[in-house]
Amino acid sequence: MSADTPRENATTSTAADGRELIRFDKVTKRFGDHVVLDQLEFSVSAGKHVTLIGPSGSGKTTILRLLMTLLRPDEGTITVDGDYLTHQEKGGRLVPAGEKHVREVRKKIGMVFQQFNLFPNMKVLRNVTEAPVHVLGMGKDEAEQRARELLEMVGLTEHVDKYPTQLSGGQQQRVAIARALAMRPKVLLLDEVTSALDPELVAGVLDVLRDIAHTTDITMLVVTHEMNFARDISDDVLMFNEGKVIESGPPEKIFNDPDHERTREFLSAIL
Ligand SMILES: Nc1ncnc2c1ncn2[C@@H]1O[C@H](COP(=O)(O)OP(=O)(O)OP(=O)(O)O)[C@@H](O)[C@H]1O
Repeated sequence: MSADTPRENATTSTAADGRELIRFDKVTKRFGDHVVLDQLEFSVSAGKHVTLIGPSGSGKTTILRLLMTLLRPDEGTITVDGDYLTHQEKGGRLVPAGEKHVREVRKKIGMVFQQFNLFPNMKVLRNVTEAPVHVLGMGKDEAEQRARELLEMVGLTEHVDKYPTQLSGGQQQRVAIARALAMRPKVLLLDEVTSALDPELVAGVLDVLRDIAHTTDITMLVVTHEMNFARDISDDVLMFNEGKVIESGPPEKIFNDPDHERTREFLSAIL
């Protein structure tokens, strides 16, 4: 497969598999003269788990940051669950999205970062209820009940009344996972969520995420260096190189029998 992968090949599933939850349409992102994403095209269907792999600097985190609207593309459009994230329609024309529009579409997306980013002055339970109450306007009782369910799911029932600093890194990251899910996002973005953890804490966090992947219908877009985890949870793996998807397919194909020389080189360097 050439570096100019045609659109069909970079699309993780066809429309017939379900509605598209994420679409990047000819997205270009530059930092100065450096073109990080180059007319990037890909989509993710509802309920699918898609992992982005590729060499350092190939633009994987940039994709997640664009979805979180921490960055804006220089060209192209991004759609989330049928709504433009980057633009809005006004008078039959597409114009750059205003803040209010972005905030609404962003509610469909939850993200877990490498650093846990918890509120240090709030106990665990409040970390999880804060956004549902203040951003979604959920009642306090309902938010607490949901938070307790989620904290049980991530194995932290006994820690709901502690402050983040009283928890291990792995436990803090599990709070961050519960907090992201509390907003009932359609899409969960995971950006190297175990990279900042001590090695003995990695497995516990990955087990929780495996469980979520296998027992919920949430759509996931994942950047990870944990290739066994990627193999376990992914419906599709997208291999990035120089700002483009050069190869995509189910994990058994990408990891066992990649078509592209660059994919083989990358995998042999890390596996
Ligand atoms: N805010 C920024 N300003 C300038 N350059 C940036 C900025 N953010 C990212 N870059 C550059 O964009 C390129 C892509 O970065 P990105 O973090 O998306 O890569 P990545 O594939 O996630 O890499 P890694 O696997 O190392 O995390 C890199 O060369 C990086 O230095």
